[in-house]
Amino acid sequence: MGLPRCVRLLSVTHGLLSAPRRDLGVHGPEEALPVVRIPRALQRRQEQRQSGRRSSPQPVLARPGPLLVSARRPELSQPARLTLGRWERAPLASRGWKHRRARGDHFSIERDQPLAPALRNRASQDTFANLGLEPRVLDALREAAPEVVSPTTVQLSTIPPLLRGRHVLCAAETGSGKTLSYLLPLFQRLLVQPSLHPGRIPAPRGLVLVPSRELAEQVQAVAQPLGSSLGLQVRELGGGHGMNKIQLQLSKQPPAAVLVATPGALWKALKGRLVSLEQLSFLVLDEADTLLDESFLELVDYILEKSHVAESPADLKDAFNPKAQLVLVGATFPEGAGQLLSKVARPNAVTTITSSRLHCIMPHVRQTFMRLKGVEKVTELVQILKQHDKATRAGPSGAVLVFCNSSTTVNWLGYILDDHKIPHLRLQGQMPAAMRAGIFQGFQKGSQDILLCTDIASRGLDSTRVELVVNYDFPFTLQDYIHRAGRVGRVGSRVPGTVISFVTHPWDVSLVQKIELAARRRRSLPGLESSVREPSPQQA
Ligand SMILES: Nc1ncnc2c1ncn2[C@@H]1O[C@H](COP(=O)(O)OP(=O)(O)OP(=O)(O)O)[C@@H](O)[C@H]1O
Repeated sequence: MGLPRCVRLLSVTHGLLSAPRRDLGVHGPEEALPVVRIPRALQRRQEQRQSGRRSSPQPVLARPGPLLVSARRPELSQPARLTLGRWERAPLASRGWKHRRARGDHFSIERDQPLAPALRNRASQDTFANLGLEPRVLDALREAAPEVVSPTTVQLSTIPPLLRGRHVLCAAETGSGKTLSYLLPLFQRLLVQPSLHPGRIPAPRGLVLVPSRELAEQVQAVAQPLGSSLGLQVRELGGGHGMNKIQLQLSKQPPAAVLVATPGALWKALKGRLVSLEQLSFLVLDEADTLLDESFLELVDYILEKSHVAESPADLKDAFNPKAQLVLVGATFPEGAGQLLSKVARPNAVTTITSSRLHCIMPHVRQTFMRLKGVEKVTELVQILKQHDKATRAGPSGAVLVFCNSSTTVNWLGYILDDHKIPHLRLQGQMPAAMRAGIFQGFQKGSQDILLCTDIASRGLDSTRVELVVNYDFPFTLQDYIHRAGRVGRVGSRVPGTVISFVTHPWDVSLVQKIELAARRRRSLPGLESSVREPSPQQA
C-alpha cells in the first residue's frame, strides 16, 4: 500500500481522515484512505502532545572530540573542527554575564595547537646564515644564545629587509623573537659602518628606545653578550634617576656603542648635553605603540628630531655623515603608526611586516575566564596559588604572574599573601627606582615563583619560566589583555602556558565577550584588526 503509516495512524486516532475525500483528487481502490502528507515536525508535535510531554528545545550537545571553547554548560561549547563565520552569531558562554546570576559560571578557550605560531611553517633551509648575516654575527649569536638555532617566522621576514637598509615597521605577536630580529641587523650595521673619531661627549651608534626600565634591563641583557663578542659596548640608561646617576652611567669607559634607554632618561641626557645622537646609524623603537602614546610622544618626537633619520636606504651609504635606519617594533599597533614613520622617512623606504596572528588570541595557550563576585577573588587566588605550590613540590613547574590594575591593589594583595604565608615578589610603578631595579630579572632567574605586578610587567618582558598568568583584575583594554597573556607561550618557553582571568564588572564582561567571539571565529580582536596595513608588494 502506498499510504504513509502516519496518515493511517492519525486517521484511526481522530477519525478525521476516514471519510472518502473526493476533493483531494484521490480515486480508485484506495478512495477510502486518501494520501495526506503531514510534515514530520507536525507529526512529532502531535505525538508529544499525546504523550503529555511539553515541547522544549533540545540542547545541542557538542559531539565528543577536541574543543575550541569549553563551557560549563556543554551546549555552549564549540568543537575545535568548527570555526564561526565572520558574520555568524553564536550563543556565547559569556552571554548574560552582566547579570549577577551568572556568578560562578566559567569557560575556557582551549589550546588549539601545541606550537607557538612563530615556530610553525618553517622550512629546513631557513637558517640565520641564509638571511645574509655575516659569519662574525653568526658566531656571536652562537656564543651568546646557543639555544637559538633556527630563526622564527618574524626573524625570517624582518632580518633581510633590515640588512638591505630599509626602515621597518614590524608588528608581530608577543614572544615571537622580535628582539633578535632587530639586534642582529643592528650589530651587523655597526660592524660594516666605520666608527668616526670620538667627540667630546658620548655618541652611541645604535640606540634602542624602550618604555620601561625593566625592558631596558632586559634588552641590555640580551644585547650585551652579543656586543661583547663583537667588541661593541652596550649600556643601559633607565629612568627614575637624577642627572648625576645619568652622567655616571654615560661617562663609563669604554663608551657605549649601543645605548638601551627609556625616553625620559635619554631626554634628560640630551637636554643636559651628556650624550649626542649625531653619529646614530640604527634606531629602534621597541614597544612602539606605547612609545607613540601621548605620555611619551613629546619626548620621542624630540629624540627623533635629534636622530637624523635617513630618508632612504641610499642615505645610509655616506660613512662620514651617518644617518639612522629606523625600526618600529610591537605586538599591538595603534592606527597612525605608519603615519609617524612617514613624518621622518619616505613611505617607499619603509617595509611593513605583520604576522598573520597579530592581534589574535594565542592558539597555543589555554585561557580560562571565571565570572566571580569581587569578594570571592582573594579566596580563588589563594586556592590557585596553593594548588600551584603543591604541583611545584610534586615536580618541576613554572612561575606565576598575577596582574592587578593598580599599585595599591598589588600592595594590599601582597599583605594578604603574606598572611597566607605565600612567598612572592611585588613590582609596581610607585616603587622607588632603587627598589624596582632587578626585581624582574631576579624573578626570571628564579628568586621567587610568584610575582604580583601591575601592567609595567606586561609589555615586552620575557618570561620563559612563567606557566600561569592570573588576571586578578581584568585589564582595561584588549591591548593590555594581549600583552599580559603574551607573558606565557613564548618561543623560548619551557612550559605550556595558561591564563586565568577573574571577571567581575560589566565592563570586564564586554571585553570578555569580544575575546570569546574572536576566538570562536579565529579572527583578530575587534577594533585592532585594521591598525597595521599588510605590506604591499612594492614595499617588500
Ligand atoms: N630563533 C629562536 N629560537 C629559539 N628561541 C628564540 C628565538 N628567537 C628568540 N627566542 C627566544 O624567544 C623568547 C621571546 O623572544 P622576545 O623577547 O624577543 O619576544 P618578543 O617578540 O620581543 O616578545 P614581546 O612582544 O612580548 O616583547 C626569548 O626567550 C628568546 O630568547
